[in-house]
Parts: sequence; C-alpha cells; structure tokens
Amino acid sequence: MITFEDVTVTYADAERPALAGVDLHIPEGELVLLVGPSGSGKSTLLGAVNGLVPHFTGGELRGRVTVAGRDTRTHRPRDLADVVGSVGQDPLAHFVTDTVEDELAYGMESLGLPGDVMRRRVEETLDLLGLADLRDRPLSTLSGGQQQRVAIGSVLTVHPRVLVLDEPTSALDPGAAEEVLAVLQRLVHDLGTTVLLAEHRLERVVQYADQVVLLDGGGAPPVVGAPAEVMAVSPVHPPVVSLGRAAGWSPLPLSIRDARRRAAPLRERLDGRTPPAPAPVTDGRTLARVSGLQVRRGPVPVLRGLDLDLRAGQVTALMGRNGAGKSTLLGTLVGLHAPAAGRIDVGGLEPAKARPAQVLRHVGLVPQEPRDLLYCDTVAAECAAADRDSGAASGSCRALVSRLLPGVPDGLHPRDLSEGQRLTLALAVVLTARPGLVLLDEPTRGLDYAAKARLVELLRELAAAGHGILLATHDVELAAELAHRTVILAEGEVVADGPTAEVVVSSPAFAPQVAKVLAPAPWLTVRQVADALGLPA
Ligand SMILES: Nc1ncnc2c1ncn2[C@@H]1O[C@H](COP(=O)(O)OP(=O)(O)OP(=O)(O)O)[C@@H](O)[C@H]1O
Ligand SMILES: Nc1ncnc2c1ncn2[C@@H]1O[C@H](COP(=O)(O)OP(=O)(O)OP(=O)(O)O)[C@@H](O)[C@H]1O
Repeated sequence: MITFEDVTVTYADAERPALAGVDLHIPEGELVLLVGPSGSGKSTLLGAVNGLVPHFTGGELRGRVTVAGRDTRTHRPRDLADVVGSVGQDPLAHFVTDTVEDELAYGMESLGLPGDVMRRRVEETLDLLGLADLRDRPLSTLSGGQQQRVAIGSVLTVHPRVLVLDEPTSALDPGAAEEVLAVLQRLVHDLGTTVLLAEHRLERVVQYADQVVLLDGGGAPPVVGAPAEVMAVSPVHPPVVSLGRAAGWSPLPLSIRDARRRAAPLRERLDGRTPPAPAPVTDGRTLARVSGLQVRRGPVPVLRGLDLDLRAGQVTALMGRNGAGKSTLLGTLVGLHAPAAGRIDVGGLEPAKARPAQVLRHVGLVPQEPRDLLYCDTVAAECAAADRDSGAASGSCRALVSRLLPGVPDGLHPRDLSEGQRLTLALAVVLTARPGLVLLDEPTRGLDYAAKARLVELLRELAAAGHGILLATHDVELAAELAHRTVILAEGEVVADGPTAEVVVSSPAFAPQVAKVLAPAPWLTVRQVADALGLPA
C-alpha cells in the first residue's frame, strides 16, 4: 500500500539529509509504528507519504514514494486526499473551519459525499471521540486534547484507506488514548485500513503494532521488523521493555499482560523490600497559594473552587482528563486569566493584576504550544533574547538547549524545528530566567526517552536548588519518575492530592507500567526495581 524506494529527503540549506536511503514496504491492512529519537526524521517520513514533503515543506525528495500506486512527488496532498488521511502534530494550525461539527464534515464535503452519509458519520464520530457536548464549539476554545480528538475525528469520517498520524495521542489523557488506539485497531482489523503512526510514548502503542520501523537518527537505513525484535535493539523503548531487558526476559514483553505473566520470580525477589521513601510533600516555603479559585473561560465555569499550595523544592504533577482545567490553572497562575472568585498569591502578587515583568520574576510558564513563546527568526536569536530578557550571562540559554537535546541547529527558524526541538527551545527560554516557580504544560510532547531523562535530571536539579515545579501532564511515566506529589483535577476541582506513589498506584488510569506489572507492591519505575535488585537498567 505504501512503498519507499531509496528515498532521501534534504531540506534547503541542511547539512545532511533528514532521511537517507529509505526502502520500505507497508502492506495493506497493517498498523505500522514509526519510532526513533527526536529529530530522527519521523515527521519527514510521514510527510513523504501524505505529500506535505516536499510540496509544502520545500527541500528535495530523491527516490520514489508511492501510496496506493500514486507517486507522491507528482501528486500533491489534495490529489491524495481521497486515499490518505493525516493528522499532524499541531491540530490548530491545520483546522480549516471554525467549529467542531464543521471540521468533522469538511473532508467529506470536499470529496462530495452524500448529505445523509455525512450526517451519520459526524454523529458516529462525535460519540466515538467523546465530542458530542462540544459539537457547536469554536475550535479555538477547545483544550489541547479536545483539539487533538477533533483532528483525529476529521480524518476518520472520510474512511481513508491509509491513515498517517504524527503523535496522535500526545495531548490525550490516558483513557482517551486507549480509546483512539482501539478505534484504529478496529479500522485495521475490520476495514483493512493501513495505519502509519509515529509516537514517542511507546507504552501506549507498541502492543498494537504489526510492524515497527525504527529510525535511529544517525542516518542509517531504518530497522524494520516485528515489535519485539525491534524493541530488543531499539534505543527508545517503553518501561515494560526496559523491565524485561533488565530482568533478562526473552521474548521481551510488549504489554502489561505479557509482563505480568513473566513477573512472578521478580516479585519474589522484591518481596520484603520497598522503594526508597519519597520526600515529604509538606516541607518547603510556600511559593504560591490558591484558595477557592474559580475561573470561567467564555461562559463555561472551568475551575470551581480550587485549593492548592505549591512549595519550594517540590515537583508536583497535575493530571486529569482532557478539559479538566489543567492549562487554565497554569494560565491563571501567570495572570493570563482573571479569577471569577477566590484568591491567588504568587510571591505576594496577584498575577492577573500585577505587571507581567514582575510576575515573571516569580513564575514562568512553558505553554502547551511552545510556538506561543517564540518570536525570533532563528534559534540563536531566540536564545540571545532570552539571555537579555532575564539578565542571564550570554550563552546561558543556548547551553541549556544543547544540554537538553544535542543537535538543535542555531540558524534554523523555530518554525522549522522538529516538535521535540521546538519544545526544548521553549523550555530553555523559560528556564534561563530561573523563576522560583516553573510551570510546564505537557512538557514531554515530541521528546524521546533520552531527552525526557535529561529533562527529568534538569527539573530535579531545579527542585533541589529550591525551585517549585508544577507540570500538567498525561505522561504517567514522567509523573512516576519525577513528581514528589500528584494532584488530580476533575471538572475543575482537586479530587486527589498526595505523594505520587499513593495517588497513582491505586488508579488504573494514572498508574505507570511498572506499578501495573508489580501491583499491589508500590514500585513505580524500572530504576527503582533495578536499584533494589542490582540489575542493569
Ligand atoms: N522545513 C524544514 N526545514 C529545515 N529543516 C527541517 C524542516 N523540517 C524538519 N527539519 C529538520 O529535519 C530533521 C528531522 O525532523 P523531523 O520533524 O522529521 O523529526 P522527528 O523525528 O519527527 O522529530 P520529533 O520526534 O521531535 O517530532 C530535524 O533535524 C529538523 O530540524
Ligand atoms: N473560550 C472558551 N469558551 C468555552 N470553553 C472554553 C474556552 N476556553 C477553554 N474552554 C474549556 O475549558 C475547559 C478546560 O480547558 P483546559 O485547557 O484548561 O483543559 P486541560 O485540562 O488543560 O485539558 P487538556 O488535557 O486537553 O489540555 C475545556 O473543556 C475547554 O473546552
């Protein structure tokens, strides 16, 4: 269904190809997972399938890519639209209409499908993706996860033979991610749809894949094979695979179920041991105090009487369903939204009433869409501006970028960076100012496991140096690894708040893989298990 013959893509002015010598054959009716470090060319490969590369991105494509027999170099994206549906990393940038319902119908309209078919499919999709209550909503008012659901829905309604999805679950809460993957699997099994999907959070997807394509980032040809085989050699792999590798299991487990079946001897060895006690969550100077907070967005009451204290030295994970109000809370803490009732005190200031420059000294936000923070033409200029704005020594921001993710080019426009590279830049810009309280909205989108590990290390250092950190995230593995404390929001209220292990272990939605494998024992990460047993990790 999809064929690559000796394909090389080189962007204008790039030192080396983003993709080199790729040969690949994807049969009809398979779900193929594309993995690899940040910047290894995953989005570029997907773009060569839907025609965005090179028609919209520029650069040069050598070799041949065909989809359902059509050459993507001679067929522009719109000439492929009846066969290929694609969802990119930034839904808002690709929406063509204004409301949820119109967006779901748009693709079908352009293909001229009959009205009754369109109505039916729109209704089905609204239900399937939990969007029924939002049908008339302007797209610009949706939360990040709600936008991603609409973007996915809008390609599903067309019933394309090929689906190309770039990190389709990155903004979804764990439950929604499972639902979307179940839908994709059903399309593959029942309709013979071919799905090509790039994803960093392998724990969410690897068990559904028929084949895995690994781009190693070094320019070598991709490694293609059965998921367990590729996972055995892949530099990026989910916690169950790390656990299996550390424990020497073969074949490697890909799902919780596989791992639980193998885990009995491991449990025995862990019997009587406990992970290191977590740091207490009530120490530390209060950096922000929120009490009885109510916030409306448009007519909708989003936060409904929320109480929260954030302390120095503490990393807090903020979790909860899409639309629960996480981004709204972060935005309110930096003064982007004014409270309808209740109080916020950040370093003695009321953020919505204080001058932004004053607020910035106490609290910095890395937004869900990093682009919102970046305004210069090059990475270098962005870094220089960040150093200047925050009075940091020249070169500070650039050094942070390099530390978090090697290989981010100085001269590139932030728009042309890969998703992970752009996020890294935004993180570095905010961290350069070293605000007392650092807020991060979904900080691991587009980041590979290595970049995530470096982020974890950096955030730990900041916490140890007395900064407070609040991260809104759907990444349960990140929360388990990093957060002292986890707060769960539902419908704008705090429904759980406590040490991470206590909050997540009992929750099917928020427990990390290791906790699920070893439950009811309180282990959260491969590192903890490996340290306790002296295994390599
Ligand atoms: N339009 C462009 N112009 C110049 N360089 C680009 C362009 N798009 C991507 N690149 C570069 O090509 C390389 C591959 O990028 P790509 O987005 O394909 O990576 P990726 O594997 O999808 O990364 P991520 O996991 O972070 O999304 C990166 O180094 C990136 O900076
Ligand atoms: N201008 C608006 N008008 C109406 N509702 C809005 C507006 N802006 C945001 N909302 C709603 O407020 C709710 C909370 O949004 P928020 O972005 O805070 O959620 P979130 O928990 O961060 O979600 P996600 O996990 O999807 O990022 C959502 O249901 C969203 O649709």
